[in-house]
Amino acid sequence: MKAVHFGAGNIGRGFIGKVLHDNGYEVTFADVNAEIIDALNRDHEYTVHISEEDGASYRIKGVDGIHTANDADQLAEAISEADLITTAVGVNILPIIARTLAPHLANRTTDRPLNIIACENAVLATDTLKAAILAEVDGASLSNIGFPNSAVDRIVPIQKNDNILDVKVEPFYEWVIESDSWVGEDKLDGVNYVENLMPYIERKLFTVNTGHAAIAYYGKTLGYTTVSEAMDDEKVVAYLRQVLGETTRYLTENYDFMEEQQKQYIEKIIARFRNPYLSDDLDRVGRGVLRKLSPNDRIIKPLVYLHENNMDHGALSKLVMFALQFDNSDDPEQVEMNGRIESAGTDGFLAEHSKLDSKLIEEIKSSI
Ligand SMILES: NC(=O)c1ccc[n+]([C@@H]2O[C@H](COP(=O)([O-])OP(=O)(O)OC[C@H]3O[C@@H](n4cnc5c(N)ncnc54)[C@H](O)[C@@H]3O)[C@@H](O)[C@H]2O)c1
Ligand SMILES: O=P(O)(O)OC[C@@H](O)[C@@H](O)[C@H](O)[C@H](O)CO
Repeated sequence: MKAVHFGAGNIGRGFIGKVLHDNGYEVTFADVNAEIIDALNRDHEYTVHISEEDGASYRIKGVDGIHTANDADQLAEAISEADLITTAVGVNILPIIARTLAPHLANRTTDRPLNIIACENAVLATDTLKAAILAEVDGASLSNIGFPNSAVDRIVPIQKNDNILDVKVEPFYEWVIESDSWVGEDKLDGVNYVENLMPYIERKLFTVNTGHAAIAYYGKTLGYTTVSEAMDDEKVVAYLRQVLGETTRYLTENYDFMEEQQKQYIEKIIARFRNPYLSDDLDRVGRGVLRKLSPNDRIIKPLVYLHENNMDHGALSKLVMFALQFDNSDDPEQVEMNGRIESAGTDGFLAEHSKLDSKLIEEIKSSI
């Protein structure tokens, strides 16, 4: 079995690559980072270290790399032979991947089942990828190709190892895939297949990722640089709990999660955020501030629902203010956001970018 995975970054090597390797796939990573691709083609293996006391290490073997911009012929061949294609590049990059993939998919000469899965932090990201592919090629040419949506959860910080390919990851992982859209018999072990993905992806995004955003944006205003430092401050933990209390209301109103079940989920996540063996930068967790303030993402979607249904949303309102103050000039989205706020004002920016009404904007501005 062969897989092509777009994005040989942290989650690509540290999570998706490992699951595929454990399932017996030969994994080819496709990326624009020449240093990583060269290292993959030199070593053909790397190590995943589990960040916990006496954490295990796993060798991931038989891997190679393709530079998506320079090795078009190799990429065409790999895609034509693939049984599975996955991505972990960032949701905003999916249109680029779609343009790369589309002609190769349309030229496929086999009718073997092929599944294509976007493993990004966004609601129904595979649908986004599929729509972008369909903008390029006729749907009739995508015969026997499945496009299941998925939710992926494993904290993989920015890596600072001697070996460029090795990855340190947290022990926890969860990969949930929509079963109905999967084609073929060969499902993956270590993955949870479900009929309806929405409760899983929204629970993950609005608990793990909203919680992470709360730590990052509030933690930065207090002068912290890592998740561990911020989690040592009880003010941050108390605020995190308020935020997650509000998103719990969103989740229990919209899905069948019981409040007790959600409480246990939250406690597990708070323990993950406190992992003393993992060092994660607030700048990584807060990166992509425009994406994180977009209408369907982890802050605005639950906030707008709670506002429209007259439910408590004070902590999420504050989170918007903390995000607007995000101080990371290495994040191009923060630089762009500041420029847009300078020209349109805070009201104009939140109305235009986050699609918020004037009443909610006033509440947000007076929240801190
Ligand atoms: N790191 C985590 O904890 C984590 C966990 C779950 C989900 N995610 C999601 O996974 C995705 C990737 O996150 P990450 O932390 O691995 O980021 P990363 O920056 O480590 O990896 C992204 C990789 O994509 C590559 N890339 C960028 N543009 C490309 C292109 N046009 N073609 C091919 N490759 C390209 C980059 O070179 C990089 O190697 C994001 O959507 C993120 O939200 C991350
Ligand atoms: O990757 P982002 O920018 O969407 O979100 C930052 C972190 O919250 C995220 O990467 C988490 O570490 C991950 O989603 C855990 O599964």
